[in-house]
Amino acid sequence: MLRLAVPNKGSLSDPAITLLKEAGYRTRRSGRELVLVDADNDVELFFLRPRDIAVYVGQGTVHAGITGRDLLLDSGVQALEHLPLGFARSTFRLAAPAGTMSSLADVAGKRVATSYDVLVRGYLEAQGVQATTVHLDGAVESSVHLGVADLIADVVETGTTLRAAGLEVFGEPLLVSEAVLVTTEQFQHEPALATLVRRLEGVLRARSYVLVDYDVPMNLLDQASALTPGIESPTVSPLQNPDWVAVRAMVPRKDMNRVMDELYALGARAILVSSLLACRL
Ligand SMILES: Nc1ncnc2c1ncn2[C@@H]1O[C@H](COP(=O)(O)OP(=O)(O)OP(=O)(O)O)[C@@H](O)[C@H]1O
Ligand SMILES: O=P(O)(O)OC[C@H]1O[C@H](OP(=O)(O)OP(=O)(O)O)[C@H](O)[C@@H]1O
Ligand SMILES: [Mg+2]
Repeated sequence: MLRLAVPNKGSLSDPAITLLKEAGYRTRRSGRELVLVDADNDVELFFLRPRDIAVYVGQGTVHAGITGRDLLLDSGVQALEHLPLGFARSTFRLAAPAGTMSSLADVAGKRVATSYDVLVRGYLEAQGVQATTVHLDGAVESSVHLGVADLIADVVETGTTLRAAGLEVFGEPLLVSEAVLVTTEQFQHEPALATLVRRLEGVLRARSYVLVDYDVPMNLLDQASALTPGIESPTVSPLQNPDWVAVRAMVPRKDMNRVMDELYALGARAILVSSLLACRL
């Protein structure tokens, strides 16, 4: 039975559980369930703190787990990123009171507040900057105002929290993070893991595409097909009116509106877009 660690709290938890659910796995009924056996799918889910998941994976007590790239690096565990999952996207950045710091050189001799000490110390060391880290569990943005640090290193998504604290990012991002499925060399070729990966990929691909249907005059079919080439080739079906055909193709979700505009301008009509639940391409 595949043993999988799933985040039980924080930004990773809900999207991870939704992804597993869409991939056909049983998920927990209450927020208190710690372990769940999904006998139909031959998987045992362990709901653990996101920060601890890399540790369990590294120890080999679970075959795989879902965590953040930043948390994995901060754990220092030698686990493998098996599949990027596309949610909990963030950057990890240095920030200081607006207008006070502009480059890494300004960090020398200063106090850096962070929840990611290993990651930050590793980065500063690699860059040859000597500074001290102050470990905080969260709400790191308040530390400068409260006088325990001169700058912070933290997760930034929209930047709203930083702005509210009067802080500004500077320098290059330390890293770009997202949720990842992690495993170890020992388990990376497990057939049960390959099944999980195939199913998760099916959902992730389905999320990144939409299905577009439209009718188009026969004489414009080639131009319309060029706008919607699909994966192999668009499906073309006859209509009762011999001058028109119906076309169906997958289109990247991000291109959906542009493609609809261009199809309509070309002369296509009855353009319908639907979401996909899962797919194998
Ligand atoms: N605002 C955010 N937007 C996107 N990703 C985020 C955000 N905050 C944290 N993350 C990501 O979530 C993971 C952090 O997990 P963690 O459980 O600490 O989340 P959290 O939302 O900060 O939870 P907590 O409330 O326990 O602090 C990291 O991979 C981090 O990059
Ligand atoms: O750039 P933003 O969109 O504002 O998001 C980034 C903030 O979100 C997370 O905080 P969280 O809410 O988890 O609080 P925490 O600091 O207690 O972890 C993270 O630690 C940042 O503080
Ligand atoms: Mg947090």
